[in-house]
Amino acid sequence: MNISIVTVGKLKEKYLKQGIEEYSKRLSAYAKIDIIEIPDEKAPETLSEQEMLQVKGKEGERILSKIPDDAHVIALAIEGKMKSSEELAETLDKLATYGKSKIAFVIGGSLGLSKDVMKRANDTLSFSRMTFPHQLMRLILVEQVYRAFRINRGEPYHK
Ligand SMILES: C[S@@+](CC[C@H](N)C(=O)[O-])C[C@H]1O[C@@H](n2cnc3c(N)ncnc32)[C@H](O)[C@@H]1O
Repeated sequence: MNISIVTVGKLKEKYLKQGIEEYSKRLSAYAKIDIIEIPDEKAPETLSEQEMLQVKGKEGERILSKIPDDAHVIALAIEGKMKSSEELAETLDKLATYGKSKIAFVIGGSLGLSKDVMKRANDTLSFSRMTFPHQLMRLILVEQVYRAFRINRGEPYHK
């Protein structure tokens, strides 16, 4: 399975980089993992509603340009579907059974994801109703995808 994580902005924090590298390495035993960073749209601190839509729209176009037509897209969104780790594992297992070999998880920038990205998404995933920084979200996601593969293989994973 090819897992890609399309994400907005460059990861700067060393502690997050190290964590993501570690889980990506572990995950690579089960799937091909690709983290695609797209540049965030530079914007002032305060923005009008219209400007916010424009920023999200531009970032959205960049995100969509990185997603192949045959990819199954899962958009990370606070208001998305909440799943247990076992349910995420089941989702990935079912996709593999249906021959879906390209899965693209999408993480938005500080303003979130555009309407067009949400429209392209085949599914959504929420990690709770809390807002996480998008860079931390990357680490949490890689760990949960790794956990999902371990669950599907019936391999031990401390709970
Ligand atoms: C800082 S958040 C954006 C917050 C923005 N106000 C919104 O409502 O989307 C950046 C990105 O991280 C991801 N994210 C943050 N918290 C999340 C959560 N609890 N569940 C799923 N994704 C989350 C989403 O992809 C979001 O677009």
